[in-house]
Amino acid sequence: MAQRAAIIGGGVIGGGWAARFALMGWDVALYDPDPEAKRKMSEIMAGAARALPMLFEAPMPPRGTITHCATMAEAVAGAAYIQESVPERLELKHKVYQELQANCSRDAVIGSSTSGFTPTQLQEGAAHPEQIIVAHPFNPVYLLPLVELVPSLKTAPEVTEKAKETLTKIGMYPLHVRAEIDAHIADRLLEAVWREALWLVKDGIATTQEIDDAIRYGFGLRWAQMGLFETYRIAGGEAGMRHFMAQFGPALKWPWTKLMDVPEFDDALVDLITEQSDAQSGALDVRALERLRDDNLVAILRALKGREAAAGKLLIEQDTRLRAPLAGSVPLVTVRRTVPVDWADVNGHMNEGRYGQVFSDASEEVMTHVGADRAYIDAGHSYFTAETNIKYLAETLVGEEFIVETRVALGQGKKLRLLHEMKRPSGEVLATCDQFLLHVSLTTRSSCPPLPDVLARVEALAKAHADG
Ligand SMILES: NC(=O)C1=CN([C@@H]2O[C@H](COP(=O)(O)OP(=O)(O)OC[C@H]3O[C@@H](n4cnc5c(N)ncnc54)[C@H](O)[C@@H]3O)[C@@H](O)[C@H]2O)C=CC1
Ligand SMILES: C[N+](C)(C)CC(=O)CC(=O)[O-]
Repeated sequence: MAQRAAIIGGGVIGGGWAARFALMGWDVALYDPDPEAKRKMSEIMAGAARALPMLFEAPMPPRGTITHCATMAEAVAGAAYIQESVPERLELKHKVYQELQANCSRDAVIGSSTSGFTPTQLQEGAAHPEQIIVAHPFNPVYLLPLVELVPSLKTAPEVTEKAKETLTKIGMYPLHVRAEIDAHIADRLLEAVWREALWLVKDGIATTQEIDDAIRYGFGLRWAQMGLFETYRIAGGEAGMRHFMAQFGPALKWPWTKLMDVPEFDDALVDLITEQSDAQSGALDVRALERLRDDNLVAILRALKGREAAAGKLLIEQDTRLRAPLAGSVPLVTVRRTVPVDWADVNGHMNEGRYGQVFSDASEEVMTHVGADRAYIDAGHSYFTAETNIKYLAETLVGEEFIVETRVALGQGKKLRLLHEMKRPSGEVLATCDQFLLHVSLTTRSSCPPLPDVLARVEALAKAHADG
């Protein structure tokens, strides 16, 4: 049975949490008194359901349900994990904890999305402070893995551990913030940049567009893969970090930044920024901007995944968690996944080269299934593809789910012939592949019969598939 999460507050952030939990197989109970909450949630879910599965090579778990509850008590009943995402007002958050702690299980974790309050502030007046922990996510919650996990001295250690475990299982990167401070780690950094950006606009130095360009054409790209300190270490050249600090340390004392001064948020500044932002991005509505952002994030994260770097490494770990051994069905279902955005070509559909990837993945699953797995390959044996014949029967679009069904048409000595059918969930065939493989010795790089166990399984499959 699916585990149950309760989401209190279903706006930008609560909606993102609900989508991530449900897409990772949890049943979600959501409470938000906003009469528009259902519509907003379904729009967030549509975006998330398109984007999140694109990150993975492995099949997603069966999707959990999202139930809109009429009361907070109904939402938290039976929930193992509760995430509060109501507006950033301390007295409101206190009120919410009072009500939900009167109704939730004592074993449930209560995470707060707060951007800036400390866990000690959140726990003030709570009946059970030990259940409460800051779990600060980043927008969009369904794609960005970071969640700052900040316990206080009153938070029970097992709550921190349970939170880490749950958040890791749903594909997030819980960063344990060891000391509680206002705005945790990341928002403290973001606030500094935000403050400087506001001054640059107010002083007429740069427009919102120019500031965004300065970030996305330059240091924004660096930060996604190495962060700040590793980047600056490299900037110190052969002499490294010490040299970097000797060169640029003194600059911190020069008037390069406005430091802690905050510009007055008067009407003039708000109007100036809103006008510039409208000129920059007003042609697209928020859903179109979200889709653009999500597609770019998916492409960046997948590029990092290919390099096993930074957040990409986490996706590989999640793929491992999601991947289940092949069931022995006839035919075998060897691939179950979604077409990611980076597989599209100029025609706006999955590029022909990617079909080769899909069928290659399918044959690797068959190899693993018959025992020609990583250990077998490391011991010097494998299969090489000698021939493929792919037929493209229908267009496959970005964001589409598909499966590959595979039959072993021949399994005789060193010869292996696989017939793959790539299908929509409706059963419509998108492409077929007739693939001929030869068993090889990786020492001689020449063909040879498989080891007896593998051969026996290949022969058994060929027989079952001929009969089935
Ligand atoms: N928007 C952002 O970029 C980020 C926000 N956060 C934090 O997440 C929390 C929520 O922020 P957003 O989602 O941006 O705000 P939001 O305004 O989009 O959503 C808040 C939701 O809470 C609902 N709500 C109000 N009172 C409620 C109550 N008593 N019970 C249940 N629901 C109630 C509202 O109807 C609304 O739908 C805040 O603590 C914020 O600091 C964290 C990370 C990023
Ligand atoms: C602006 N903000 C403080 C609400 C930002 C965050 O809390 C995190 C984010 O997603 O940038």
